[in-house]
Amino acid sequence: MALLAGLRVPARSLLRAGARLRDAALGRWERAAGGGGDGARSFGSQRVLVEPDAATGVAVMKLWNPPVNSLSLDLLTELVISLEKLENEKTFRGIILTSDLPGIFSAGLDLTEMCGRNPAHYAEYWKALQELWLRLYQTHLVVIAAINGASPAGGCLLALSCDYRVLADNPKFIIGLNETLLGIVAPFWFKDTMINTIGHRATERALQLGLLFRPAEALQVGVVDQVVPEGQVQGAALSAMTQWLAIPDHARQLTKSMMRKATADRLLTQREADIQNFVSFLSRDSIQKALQVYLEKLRQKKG
Ligand SMILES: CCC/C=C/C(=O)SCCNC(=O)CCNC(=O)[C@H](O)C(C)(C)COP(=O)([O-])OP(=O)([O-])OC[C@H]1O[C@@H](n2cnc3c(N)ncnc32)[C@H](O)[C@@H]1OP(=O)([O-])[O-]
Repeated sequence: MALLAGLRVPARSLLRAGARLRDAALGRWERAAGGGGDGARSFGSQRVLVEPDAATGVAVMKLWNPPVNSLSLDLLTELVISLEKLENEKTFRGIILTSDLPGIFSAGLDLTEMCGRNPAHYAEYWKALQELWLRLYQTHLVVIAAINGASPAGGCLLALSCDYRVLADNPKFIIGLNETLLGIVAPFWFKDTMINTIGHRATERALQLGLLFRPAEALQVGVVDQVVPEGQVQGAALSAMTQWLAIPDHARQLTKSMMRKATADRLLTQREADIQNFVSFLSRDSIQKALQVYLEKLRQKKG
């Protein structure tokens, strides 16, 4: 065990996180130095890098929250801000959502935001997650997920909230709503988002069993729309984007709204109750214990 800032951290974890951070940071800095496509300048925050291409009207949005792109409160907030900024720029019509961390799209909700905190923190955290989902799910922009890594639980929700999903073909890149495996329950709007993508029966099976699909199965069940070799994900997402952007914006946007509004409204009309539900659920001793055991297992996992 190594001692870091007063915390006991397994040396293996430090090495693994360090290597991933170094590789990711190198790639990030190299790309940032190159600037965005077509000479447009990259912008963004600490955890969200946006590479806009004014010529095509497409921006690539990259998540960077080492070690696993967990959806921390900060990442959620920065994602909403970046999304809002692109929505307000008339030049942009589409976003490719991807990860800047090798092998991980997003590990889902940040378990450290959900363990050992107080009810006010849980409420703030849940509100931020609702905010991101409401915005991403209903944005008038085309959003295509270029899923270049594992994408469990909240990571899967992010992808399902996009308009189209391309997944890299690697058996480690699992995707699904696996909440039941943690002893917790996917909220109704996670469930609705999945039903709207793969239908009721497939969702029921996936949710009850906490299924994490490998690429071929994810494609078969419809959780993703396309599986491509690793390294071709962003290119494939950009090709798909061409098809989506060929449709007149007003017609596509009204259609998107027609398909998604009822689902989003369901949360909007009971947002406060949903927050209270989450807070009281999370505050139970049994749930806190289950999450702590799960987090500890992740920390002890052999790399
Ligand atoms: C009602 C609520 C609904 C809930 C929805 C959710 O999304 S619930 C969320 C459901 N999400 C899941 O069930 C996914 C759980 N995660 C995984 O399955 C794997 O981490 C992986 C497949 C994403 C990456 O595998 P890999 O071998 O590349 O990486 P690794 O496993 O070695 O982890 C590296 C470090 O990251 C840490 N850490 C990991 N995840 C989280 C997290 N969510 N948060 C915080 N921390 C997390 C891990 O502890 C370790 O820390 P250490 O030891 O360095 O201090």
